[in-house]
Amino acid sequence: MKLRGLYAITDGPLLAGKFLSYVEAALEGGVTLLQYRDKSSDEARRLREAEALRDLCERYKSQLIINDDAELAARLNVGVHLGQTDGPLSPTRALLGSKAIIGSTCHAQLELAEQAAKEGASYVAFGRFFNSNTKPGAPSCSLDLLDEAKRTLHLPICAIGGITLDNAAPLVAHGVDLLAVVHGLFGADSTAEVTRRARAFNELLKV
Ligand SMILES: Cc1ncc(COP(=O)(O)OP(=O)(O)O)c(N)n1
Ligand SMILES: Cc1nc(C(=O)O)sc1CCOP(=O)(O)O
Ligand SMILES: [Mg+2]
Repeated sequence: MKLRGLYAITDGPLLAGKFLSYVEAALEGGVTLLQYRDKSSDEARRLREAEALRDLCERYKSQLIINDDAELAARLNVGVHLGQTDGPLSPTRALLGSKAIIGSTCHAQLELAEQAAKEGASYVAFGRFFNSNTKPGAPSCSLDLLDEAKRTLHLPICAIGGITLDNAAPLVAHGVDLLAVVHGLFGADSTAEVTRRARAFNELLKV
């Protein structure tokens, strides 16, 4: 399966009180990958929420990715996204199997992406491209890196960090396959607006 489209990422505080309704609104508009990103240590709630997301993703034919936590991903038989300090990729590939989607954070470094590709990543993520409400301290990345990544890598490329409908077009023009978005999608003030934004991101990507 070619990984291309909107990559919606959840955020606990932003979605407090409207978690499943906003996620379902995004799925309604079209989501290729949905990442469960929860930085809390409440294991029981994390399992409950991840299971609910897995069921929703099955209904909408989307793919669930768990941020950081390969054990939870293995338990639910879904994909995982690993940052540079979230554990090694090769053993995670062995744990989840050859078909699982595994993503890798590569910041603004092509060498990290080449290494991730060698170790079996399904996509590589570069960022942040713009100022991010969700993660203001993330290192920044330029559009030039995307051109080089397109030339040298043979994996889907994901962009992240401050992406909105107003600034995403140049990323697509520079070859990005997956637009990973938190605030620019879920920062909307109604479910209808979340669905509209999801559809509009997909139109930009022509999916
Ligand atoms: C699609 C995508 N890209 C990058 C990240 C960031 O991962 P990481 O560097 O591990 O930071 P945290 O998200 O864990 O704070 C991501 N989650 N998803
Ligand atoms: C989780 C995350 N990782 C980033 C990186 O650059 O690696 S930026 C980011 C936050 C993305 O949220 P928003 O769309 O609200 O900016
Ligand atoms: Mg991480």
